[in-house]
Amino acid sequence: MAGEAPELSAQERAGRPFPVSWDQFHRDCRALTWRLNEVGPFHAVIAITRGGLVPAAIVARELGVRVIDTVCIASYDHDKQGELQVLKGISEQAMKLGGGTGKGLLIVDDLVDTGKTGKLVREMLPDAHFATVYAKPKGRPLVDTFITEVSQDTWIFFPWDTALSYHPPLRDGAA
Ligand SMILES: O=P(O)(O)OC[C@H]1O[C@H](OP(=O)(O)OP(=O)(O)O)[C@H](O)[C@@H]1O
Ligand SMILES: O=c1[nH]c(=O)c2nc[nH]c2[nH]1
Ligand SMILES: [Mg+2]
Repeated sequence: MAGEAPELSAQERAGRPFPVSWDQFHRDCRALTWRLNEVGPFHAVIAITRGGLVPAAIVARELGVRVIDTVCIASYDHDKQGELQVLKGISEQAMKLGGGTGKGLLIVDDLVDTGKTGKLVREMLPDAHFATVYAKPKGRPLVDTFITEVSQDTWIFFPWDTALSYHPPLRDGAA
């Protein structure tokens, strides 16, 4: 409608870009594992796909956990959050390992933002331990262990979503 402000995407609302390299991400995952090592042992890792697959692989490798399951949830179409869709639930086998409530299971995701995704998975596994690499303030209360907090108006750019490209010099107006 005329005069109405266009709807802003989450990324547009989040003014600050926070680009993360593969190196940095690997280091942050290792730091996360140091903390999780004090909390475990865990029977299995549950990765929230797709973003949780990368930290889950690194964390499981460091903790020596070989049982990895997925819960497949889609909510963001690039940077616009829509309805949460559970595309695949937690397997019966992983549920059994967690005694039906998630005890001794480790849920891993790349980040919590609004916390909607994390809340849904916590409801499936109320006794599991929930770990993310990054956390924004709204989602932070849902997470048991994380490494770096960024402000709510930050957009994290993960290495699997980005590519190296030309950046203009500062004197030409680059931020
Ligand atoms: O705390 P929230 O506001 O719910 O946002 C966090 C979720 O959003 C991203 O997933 P996304 O839905 O983009 O799917 P993807 O992991 O497949 O990229 C991210 O990987 C988290 O799972
Ligand atoms: O790549 C991403 N960066 C973010 O900051 C974010 N928040 C929700 N979903 C996200 N995806
Ligand atoms: Mg995700």
